[in-house]
Amino acid sequence: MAEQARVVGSLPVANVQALAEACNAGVHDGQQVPERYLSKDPSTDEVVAGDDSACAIPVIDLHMLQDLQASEEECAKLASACHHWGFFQLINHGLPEEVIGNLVNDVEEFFKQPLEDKKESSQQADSLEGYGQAFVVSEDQKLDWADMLYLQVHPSKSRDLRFWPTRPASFRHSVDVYSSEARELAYRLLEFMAKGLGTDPMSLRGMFEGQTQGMRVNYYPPCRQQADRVLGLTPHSDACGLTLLLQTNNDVQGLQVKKDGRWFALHALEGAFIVNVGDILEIMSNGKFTSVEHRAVIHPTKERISVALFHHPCQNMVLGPLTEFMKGDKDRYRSTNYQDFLKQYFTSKLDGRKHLERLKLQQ
Ligand SMILES: O=C(O)CCC(=O)C(=O)O
Ligand SMILES: [Fe+2]
Repeated sequence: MAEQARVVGSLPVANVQALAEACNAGVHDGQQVPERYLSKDPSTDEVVAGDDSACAIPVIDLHMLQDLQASEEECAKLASACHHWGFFQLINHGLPEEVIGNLVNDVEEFFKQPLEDKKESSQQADSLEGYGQAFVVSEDQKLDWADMLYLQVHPSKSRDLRFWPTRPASFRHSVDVYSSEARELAYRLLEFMAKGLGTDPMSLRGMFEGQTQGMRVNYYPPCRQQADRVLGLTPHSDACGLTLLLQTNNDVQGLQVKKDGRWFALHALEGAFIVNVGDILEIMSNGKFTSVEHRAVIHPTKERISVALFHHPCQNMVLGPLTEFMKGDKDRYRSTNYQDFLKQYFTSKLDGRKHLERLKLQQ
């Protein structure tokens, strides 16, 4: 029988990086990939290639958003990307290369350490933070081919340093600097997103500024035996408002985004951020922005690392469509207490977007 579902925290499962090393070493006669990781059926899994520019995820240019002449058109393009795709790539974002480089370097170094050293940051039974796996809620659930490190990064008083790696020595500083620059960028984007819908640019920024920011580093080891049958990250939408995602190495792609029932592979541009709308912005915007399902697939011979920064609004609020975004529309989402929304998200984590569907009102 399945274990009782957990609201937060995750059931303990194998370390995937170590499991992958054992499986990849014994491609012919060693350890097999356990059945619990075989969650994908390649025969029914049509994917649209990411380098097909005719159906590529939109690219938005921050320079143009900030340019007096070009801003209006680029803001409209941004709002359209957030509505139709829920995803875009951001170029000319202005985050210093050195800040990104330091973060990338320290994150990569963290995962190169022996397992025992990484385990100093291990998750504990009642918490999502730390090194381990997310959302393993039952003994018979399929598992992701990935490990992760989740840290609450802002406000700084919410940091639980027990989970923050001390090696490499610069890790904490790099995360601090990177997350603070990225936070400001997320707030700027929220201004332009509101502007793109013709509403007060401060309407969204005001809801998010100074609130919770979490960082999730995903480590996807290669899978030589059955890369087409494992998934690095199960299809999900993000529970936050806005996510900024960075791949540490653009030689290995893996993110796929669902649109009109089909998976589209994202081909990350060099130096770009991948940005996506989370559930909370879909609700606040009364559906004018869309939080879409996405997943991560696995490469047969190369590891992949991604760093997601999740931006949340004030956690004491009642979550519902904001009046600025209604403009004569009917409410499309039931208002809910923010904490109840999060609880729903965690308990129904494995049902795609159904937690969001339950909040939708009949039109
Ligand atoms: O690794 C990726 O590309 C996706 C990560 C992601 O969706 C997440 O951390 O929520
Ligand atoms: Fe995600």
